[in-house]
Amino acid sequence: MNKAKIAIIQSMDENYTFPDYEQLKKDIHYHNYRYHVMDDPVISDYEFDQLLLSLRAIEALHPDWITPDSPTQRSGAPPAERFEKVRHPAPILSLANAFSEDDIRTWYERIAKIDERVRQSSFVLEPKIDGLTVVLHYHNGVFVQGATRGDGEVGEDITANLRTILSIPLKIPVEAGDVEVPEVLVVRAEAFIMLKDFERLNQELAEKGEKIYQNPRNTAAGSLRQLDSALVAQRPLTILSYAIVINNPRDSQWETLEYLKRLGFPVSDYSQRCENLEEMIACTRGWLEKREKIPFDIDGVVIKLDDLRLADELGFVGKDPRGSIALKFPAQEVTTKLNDIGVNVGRTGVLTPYAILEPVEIGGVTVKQATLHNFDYIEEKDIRVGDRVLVKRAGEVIPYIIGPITDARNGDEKPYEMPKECPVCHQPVENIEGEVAWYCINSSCPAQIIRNIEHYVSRGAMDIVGLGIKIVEQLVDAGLVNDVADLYMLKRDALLALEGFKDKKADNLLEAIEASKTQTLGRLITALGIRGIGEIAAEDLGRRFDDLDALAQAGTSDLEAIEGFGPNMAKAITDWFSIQKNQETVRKLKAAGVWPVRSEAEQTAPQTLAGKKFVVTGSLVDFTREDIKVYISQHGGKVSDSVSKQTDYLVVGENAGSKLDKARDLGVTILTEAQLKSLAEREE
Ligand SMILES: NC(=O)c1ccc[n+]([C@@H]2O[C@H](COP(=O)([O-])OP(=O)(O)OC[C@H]3O[C@@H](n4cnc5c(N)ncnc54)[C@H](O)[C@@H]3O)[C@@H](O)[C@H]2O)c1
Ligand SMILES: [Zn+2]
Repeated sequence: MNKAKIAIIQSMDENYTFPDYEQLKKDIHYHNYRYHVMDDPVISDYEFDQLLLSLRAIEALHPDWITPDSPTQRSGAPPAERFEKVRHPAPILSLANAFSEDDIRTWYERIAKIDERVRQSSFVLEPKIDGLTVVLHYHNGVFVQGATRGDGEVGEDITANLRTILSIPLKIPVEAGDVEVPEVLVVRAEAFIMLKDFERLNQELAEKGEKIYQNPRNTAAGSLRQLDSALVAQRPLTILSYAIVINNPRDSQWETLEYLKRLGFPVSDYSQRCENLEEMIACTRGWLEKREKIPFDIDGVVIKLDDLRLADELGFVGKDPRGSIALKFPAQEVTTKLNDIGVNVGRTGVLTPYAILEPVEIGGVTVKQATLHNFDYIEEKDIRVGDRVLVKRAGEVIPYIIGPITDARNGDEKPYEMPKECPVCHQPVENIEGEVAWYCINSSCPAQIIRNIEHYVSRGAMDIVGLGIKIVEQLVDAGLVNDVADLYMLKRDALLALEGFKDKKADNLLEAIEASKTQTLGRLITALGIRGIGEIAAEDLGRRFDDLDALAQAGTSDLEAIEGFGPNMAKAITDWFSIQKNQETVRKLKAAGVWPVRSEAEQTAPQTLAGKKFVVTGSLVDFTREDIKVYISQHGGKVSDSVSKQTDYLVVGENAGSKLDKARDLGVTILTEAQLKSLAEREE
């Protein structure tokens, strides 16, 4: 590609204001060729439409400049040499574009001024299927020839290829009841590939190690213009029909659709008829949402006058009929420059690459980053830093890179090398056998903060209600929280600056965080997430040490002296407190007032259950699961998860299951909650 073309492409993000008219025409011809003849566009449709708009703007100012070869005067591109040519029986027109409701109203007023009957006509809305026009000829009900649109006058004969498409009727049942079929019938339809079929096709190709396709539209166009129809037959192409080019026995678009359906042509179920302008505009509003549910790509909705005679009389401008217009959806795909590739470290330590982009607007949103899936993807697609890339943002999906535009390369692009170390903590990364993912396995890696916080706020730990994983991620991503202690430093204003935070949500969260300061020492120890120290062990520790400082000072021998604490647990605790980052967290917790001490109750509760082993089962009424464990340990008892010969008591709530059966079998004493209380609180 020449420099000028690269310049055009690159200038897209900047202020593309006044291009040279001749150059612009050349560029548009070039992109038409790439799109219509090569089925391999190098810019997005949105950008192409912008170029065309600029051209039209210039031509509106200088109508005398317009030559018959201007892209505004022709549709598509001339047919390729390799196919026979087919002259269409009537021009196969394109569609003018509207991008807003205002554009629709302007169009309406313009044609109503030409012919007042427009104000009486109803409208038909149809999905603007993102495929390619095919023109199907029938003689006496038999399919005899099929063509592409080409330049609108002459198309390419692709009959053999079209015969492989199962949804194209090869013979129309002429004798079908009361439906009359003209001797010569020419039907216009859109050929395309369903999204599911497209995904399946790409998956199959990927499994065979073959190149995958960019999008359904180019795949459909490329397939149909293959010379080998046996190959075409393997592509999941289908059609939907929407017009009769000549000899239409119906004079309403709505009835034409019905008629086509009667003849056995596939017709979209999504089309609608609207009585007047206001109703029609109201209907178009629903289409953006509808788009998400339609099983094929659409790039807009086509608005057609229902009165076809009137539409005919209105004629056309350039290649666009006056009687219909396409309301285009906001672009979902644009190209921009890939400035760099960054790497995220996920909760599990998994590394994921992402694209750092020259900011670009897609569908009203400025996109600066996009996902690159994984490192294999970058290699597979040969994505290089500095490349011009095609970015897609559709619905709620995270924007992603479709691929590089290799033709836009100038040699400055750099192949990407995967990092050897974690970008966050700089420890070497590791690949787990049999997985595509690469991991940072350093457990104190800041990226794993998220995981720690998730544990800290969980129900059995500090029980901070309303602090779900999404919010934790948000807080960490925003840099507001680097360890659990930072939760207590959160400011209202900072929360309100986050997406999705309103006054109430921020206040509730701050309140829940504040409330957690009253949790017991045992819970705080649980919340620290020391390896191997679960709720029960933590409660034990909470009863034996005055506060976290006292626990931090304990040596392994002190800890091993506690009943039920082995050397591993003791070491896990001393290890945890020896890490500087953890010491810092403890200091910060203390400063923030998150400093439970061994409570009076914990110290003075009579050790009435000392030495006894408990298991709890069923749904409790007086206690929560966490509380009952604390209660039992405060009174000196031990709680474990499963019933064994060592178990002294089984405390049962409602709907107790297998544990109760097992306890009975083993002769374990069974207690209700009330019985547990009287056992614990009895006078010695
Ligand atoms: N990216 C590029 O380089 C590049 C180059 C050229 C064209 N393009 C894109 O290709 C498209 C080609 O422009 P165009 O002149 O074919 O116009 P168009 O695609 O904007 O609109 C006309 C086409 O819509 C299709 N269509 C789908 N459903 C229809 C329906 N229900 N009723 C009527 N028509 C329906 C028909 O095939 C018709 O030819 C544009 O979207 C343009 O952005 C892109
Ligand atoms: Zn790391």
